[in-house]
Amino acid sequence: MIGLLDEARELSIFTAYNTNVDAIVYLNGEIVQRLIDEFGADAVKRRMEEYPREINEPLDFVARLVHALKTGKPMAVPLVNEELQAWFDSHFKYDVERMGGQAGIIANLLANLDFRKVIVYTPHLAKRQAEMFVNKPNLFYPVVEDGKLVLKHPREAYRENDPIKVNRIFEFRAGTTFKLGNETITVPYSGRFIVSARFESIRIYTEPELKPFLPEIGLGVDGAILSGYQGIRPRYSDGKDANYYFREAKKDIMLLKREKDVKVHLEFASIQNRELRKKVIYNLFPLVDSVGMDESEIAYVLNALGYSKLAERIFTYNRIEDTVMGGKILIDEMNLEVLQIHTIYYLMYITHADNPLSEEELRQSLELGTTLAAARASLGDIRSPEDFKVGLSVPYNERGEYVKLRFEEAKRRLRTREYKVVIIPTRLVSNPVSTVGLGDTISTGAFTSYLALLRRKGAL
Ligand SMILES: Nc1ncnc2c1ncn2[C@@H]1O[C@H](COP(=O)(O)OP(=O)(O)O)[C@@H](O)[C@H]1O
Ligand SMILES: O=P(O)(O)OC[C@H]1O[C@](O)(CO)[C@@H](O)[C@@H]1O
Ligand SMILES: [Mg+2]
Repeated sequence: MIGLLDEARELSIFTAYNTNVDAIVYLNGEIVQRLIDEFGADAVKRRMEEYPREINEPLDFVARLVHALKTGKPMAVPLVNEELQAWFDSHFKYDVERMGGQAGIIANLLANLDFRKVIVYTPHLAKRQAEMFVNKPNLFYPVVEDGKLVLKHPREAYRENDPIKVNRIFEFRAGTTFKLGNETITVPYSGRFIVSARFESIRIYTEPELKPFLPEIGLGVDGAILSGYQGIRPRYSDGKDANYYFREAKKDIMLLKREKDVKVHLEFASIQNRELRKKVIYNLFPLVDSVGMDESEIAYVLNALGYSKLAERIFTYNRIEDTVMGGKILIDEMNLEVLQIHTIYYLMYITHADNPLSEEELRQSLELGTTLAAARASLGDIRSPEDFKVGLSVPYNERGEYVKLRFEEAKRRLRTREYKVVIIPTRLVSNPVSTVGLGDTISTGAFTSYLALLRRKGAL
């Protein structure tokens, strides 16, 4: 597997758009209990039933947090009321501040793994944000100077007055317990709850001066990983709306592919607003080659496509058979080249039957993804290619054999001849340093090794 990583490291990758500061709180039972007691268990329960889709006041946050803890699911809820930032900052002491956002996390990861060239673009690059990029000579930020494209290190390209975005991340661990009224809740799985800042000043787009250079960027890389669309708001006070930003996002992908059909991976993230979720799916999925998402996200996507029963089943039971069925629907309706789903116990690829890679090769690519994530979960961060080896010593999760069995059963029951479907159990770290960004890490390992395997076959 180290050989495959070495092949992937030969690649040059472009990634955009979202970066932010992740301010992380490690939750324990007492912190959660204090929050519930402050608002009263009855009020929290009532608000949980209402299931607020955005955070407008502190109780919305407490209700969605407790809901996430109860199910153990990775969730993200937008914070739209800027004034609440003060409430968060007075209630929590942040244990760590680190690079957040798919584009930021992926850029640092690829740069630290010594990929040939990593170009990261984010429309807002304040000094504090720029300094969160690792100091590596293979990492670049595109700027336009004298009408030409110039690649600089992000730390040399920051803009003094750019806004900074802070997301609050609540890391929770399996086994944490607290009381909600008479009910004792024990968190079933470790994960993270994200309070995503969604303020006016942060836009997901390519600045007009840079846009004409996207074909040149596309020509100079072997693949692109795009994310952050979840940050687009329905509308803005200057009259722009989501449709405007999605039209621009479509143009960006087409521009990247203009000179060369560069493979594009879209890393999906949780979108509470169903209309916005549909816009990402219908506008962008048909234009990209590869999509990655977690188990909550595939449920949300299927719900938006009208498969609400299947979505509900995946969300509640996370059964392999349902995920395979959901994956088949998605790969067909959107005609993706490859769909990758990461869950706590297994990773899955679905492609069409004519995919150039064999099932064995697809499995190897997933193996690289889970090993990379296991290394990050163990160490907190991946600082060099050497760190990858740490992942190799992390055992597969205790349900590994069961996962394989259920998958074979599912394959027999469902018609899968028109597809290649592969599943591997995850390597699961029992005491992860943190979990935020592990999905991004899996997708980065999977997509780049997928590209490396295509290249090996002369198919890239
Ligand atoms: N302790 C752990 N050790 C190894 N991998 C983990 C661990 N916890 C979670 N993962 C992996 O990380 C994935 C999380 O992905 P996701 O929910 O997309 O997170 P994020 O969006 O924060 O990157 C899980 O599906 C699982 O495969
Ligand atoms: O949706 P947003 O606000 O761009 O944030 C994405 C969040 O997802 C992550 O990138 C992890 O996948 C976090 O680092 C970040 O807080
Ligand atoms: Mg994710």
